[in-house]
Amino acid sequence: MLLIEELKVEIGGKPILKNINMEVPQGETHVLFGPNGSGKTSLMMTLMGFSGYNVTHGKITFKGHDITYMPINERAQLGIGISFQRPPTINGLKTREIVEICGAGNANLDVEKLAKEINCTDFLDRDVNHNFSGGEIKRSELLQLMAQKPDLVLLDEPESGVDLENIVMIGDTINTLLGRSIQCQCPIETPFKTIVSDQARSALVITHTGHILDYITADKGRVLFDGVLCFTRNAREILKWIREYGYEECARCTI
Ligand SMILES: Nc1ncnc2c1ncn2[C@@H]1O[C@H](COP(=O)(O)OP(=O)(O)OP(=O)(O)O)[C@@H](O)[C@H]1O
Repeated sequence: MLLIEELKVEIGGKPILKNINMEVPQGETHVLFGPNGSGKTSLMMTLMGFSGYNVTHGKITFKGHDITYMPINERAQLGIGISFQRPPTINGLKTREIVEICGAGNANLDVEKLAKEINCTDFLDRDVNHNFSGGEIKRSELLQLMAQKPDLVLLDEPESGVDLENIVMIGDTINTLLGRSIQCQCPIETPFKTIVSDQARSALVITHTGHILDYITADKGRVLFDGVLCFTRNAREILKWIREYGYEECARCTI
């Protein structure tokens, strides 16, 4: 689905991503951990094709297409969607309108019905993100993705600014969007069983705190440290190590 090979990215001449290699297969959810400033958001912005993220080396392939230098709108049309950590306020554009734009290729789009499902009806007719609470911002982002139905979903810190009640809904919505259902089970060491549908979407999820992993499951976790991917393992195992030893020690130990 997504293949990144030897990717090097600079911002304003400063190297930010240093030789990234990774693959996200069809239907898998991968989590990206990393301390502040390690380059997680830059990787997502590069994958989506935002300007200012200059690819100086390497290749990004999505669904067999070389998208390394493809314009952002073509990447969206090809099936990549993104939820930002801090999306901008867009005055003069209603949330309903942006959802309709996101779902332009979706003939069966019913904005009201979708909004009801994730408790977004209250702000459909407000300007995008204008005075939205943290939880409303994240729900609005997910509503846009539900309308777009991308094959690859990029989620930048979906739990940031969200309270404990909203995070349950955010987790449920992400699972619905990705086509994964979660069953709780014992023992505590393996608390979740994941049922992945045939049409499951692929996802790359950035998390700084790891809280979202109490509500969604992942097939793989990776740690990005100072623009370098240090290691790849079970996401919950990585989280345990980070909590115990910290990022620096984890990176030092692996490198
Ligand atoms: N537009 C920009 N101009 C200059 N430097 C930038 C720009 N965007 C990002 N950077 C720098 O790139 C580095 C990586 O930033 P990035 O936001 O990708 O990190 P991050 O891992 O997502 O951090 P956080 O967890 O705090 O969100 C930082 O040093 C940051 O200051």
